[in-house]
Amino acid sequence: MVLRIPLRRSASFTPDHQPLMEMSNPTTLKMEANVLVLGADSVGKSALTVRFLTRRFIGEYGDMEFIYSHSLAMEGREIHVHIWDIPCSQDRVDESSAKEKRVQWADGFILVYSICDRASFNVLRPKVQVIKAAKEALSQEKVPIVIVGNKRDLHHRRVVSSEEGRLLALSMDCEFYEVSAAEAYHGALMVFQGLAERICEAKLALKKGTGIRSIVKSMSAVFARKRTDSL
Ligand SMILES: Nc1nc2c(ncn2[C@@H]2O[C@H](COP(=O)(O)OP(=O)(O)OP(=O)(O)O)[C@@H](O)[C@H]2O)c(=O)[nH]1
Repeated sequence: MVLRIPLRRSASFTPDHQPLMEMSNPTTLKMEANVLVLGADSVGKSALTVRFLTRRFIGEYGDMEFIYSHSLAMEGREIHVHIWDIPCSQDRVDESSAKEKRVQWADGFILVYSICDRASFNVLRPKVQVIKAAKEALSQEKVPIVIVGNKRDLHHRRVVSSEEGRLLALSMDCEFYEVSAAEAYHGALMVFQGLAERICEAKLALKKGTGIRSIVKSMSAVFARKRTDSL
């Protein structure tokens, strides 16, 4: 049975545990974080996303493409997280220009595999390489990527060890989590919240870098002008 979940494109959610007071504080830094969730068929991309948004696991999710919006309040920041959950069947048939647009839209990526499905694990390395090539060609900054091994509750069917997941993440300079969307909310929270934080850090670092670069540029222009004036 496919249950229709009460979510709409760009629906907004604030989990009960978030301190709402902080969100209305005018000194709160507001930031946006676009997150793309990718991975093979049926690895639990929607289950993980819906678990984070609603704290619930409903079993069946249908084959719909969604962008969800969600607000997180953390350490004096209000982060508006936009999550693009793309079914694998859609990703497969999309033209490369559509895929490229999605990658450029995203500030951070969640790449999901199932610990019971070796093939879903094997497709991740080339996916990370494509993302890095596309994003890091445009910016010096490291692109925030999280690799997630899902369905941890199905340990009797495990074919990918935790060690393999951790090593893949380490070798690709990504974060790593092993979770069960079916069993717990905490893992999903760690994945999305951790990524949102890293996206904000990367954006702030970029802003700082751009600021410093523009100061250096204007100072060089002043000195160059002085040198020409004195000729
Ligand atoms: N046991 C278990 N089942 C899970 C878990 N996460 C998802 N599932 C099940 O796996 C199936 C696929 O989950 P989805 O969230 O639809 O997977 P998806 O990656 O979004 O799939 P596509 O939309 O086809 O790309 C569903 O039957 C879920 O109930 C988990 O952590 N444990």
